[in-house]
Amino acid sequence: MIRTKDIFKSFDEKEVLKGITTEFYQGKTNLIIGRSGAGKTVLLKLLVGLLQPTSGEVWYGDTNFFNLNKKEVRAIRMQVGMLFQASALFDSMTVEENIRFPLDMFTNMTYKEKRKQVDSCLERVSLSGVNDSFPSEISGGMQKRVGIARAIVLNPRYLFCDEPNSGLDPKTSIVIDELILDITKEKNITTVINTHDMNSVMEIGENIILLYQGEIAWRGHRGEVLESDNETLQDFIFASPFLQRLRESALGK
Ligand SMILES: Nc1ncnc2c1ncn2[C@@H]1O[C@H](COP(=O)(O)OP(=O)(O)OP(=O)(O)O)[C@@H](O)[C@H]1O
Repeated sequence: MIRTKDIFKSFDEKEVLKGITTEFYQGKTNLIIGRSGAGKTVLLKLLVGLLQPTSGEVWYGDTNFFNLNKKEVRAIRMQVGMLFQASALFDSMTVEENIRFPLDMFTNMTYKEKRKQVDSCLERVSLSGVNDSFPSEISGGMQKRVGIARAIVLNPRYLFCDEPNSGLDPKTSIVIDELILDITKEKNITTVINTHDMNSVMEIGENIILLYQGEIAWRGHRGEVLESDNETLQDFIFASPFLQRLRESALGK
């Protein structure tokens, strides 16, 4: 589990996060949702230590992340997998080299051991055999799956996904969402996902926080979204008149 305690973050005069206290649970898909500029990426970067909070704490289990020395931070980082927006694969490396990269960085495994681990991750994302392709030779959905394979290659305890569906069509988005949910369950990972994809909220939102102007405006799970009368949530999820009508008809209004 990861917990944040009263996180504030400002850039110069601008206060982006204003007292975020929340929990991200193990074995669950934890979603950070909110409109563009709400502070989702800033919060995700704080969770992995890419940014320092102005004040407040981040706890990985019983460990206060911002009290650690470099060696201890590295030990936590080894337990973290990241799926970046736009997959962030290295264009000049093959699929296999991309997935192997964290193993090259963090382990002393032999080539044979690494190859076995890469192949098993490729199989897990249903991409066996594409080892020698370059990212430019495969589709955007396949690139995402390679990104997921790379994110899980070190058997992480924590998985962070920044807009995993950006740039994907609705059907491919569902495949990616289901893959992330399944892996979270199989490996009992604490998964944190930034998204403004309504479909993801309704399909895999097991623990959701809605950020609005740097604060948590709503928290709950997918089963509570439809019936909640929180206006900020409804404005965000059912943004268009069409979606509002769908909600009203689902509620029998
Ligand atoms: N390094 C920075 N310096 C100054 N301001 C920043 C920095 N990073 C983020 N911000 C500001 O913080 C606010 C929140 O940004 P953030 O990227 O977290 O939004 P977001 O909710 O992830 O939006 P999106 O869905 O568009 O990615 C924005 O107003 C942004 O301009």
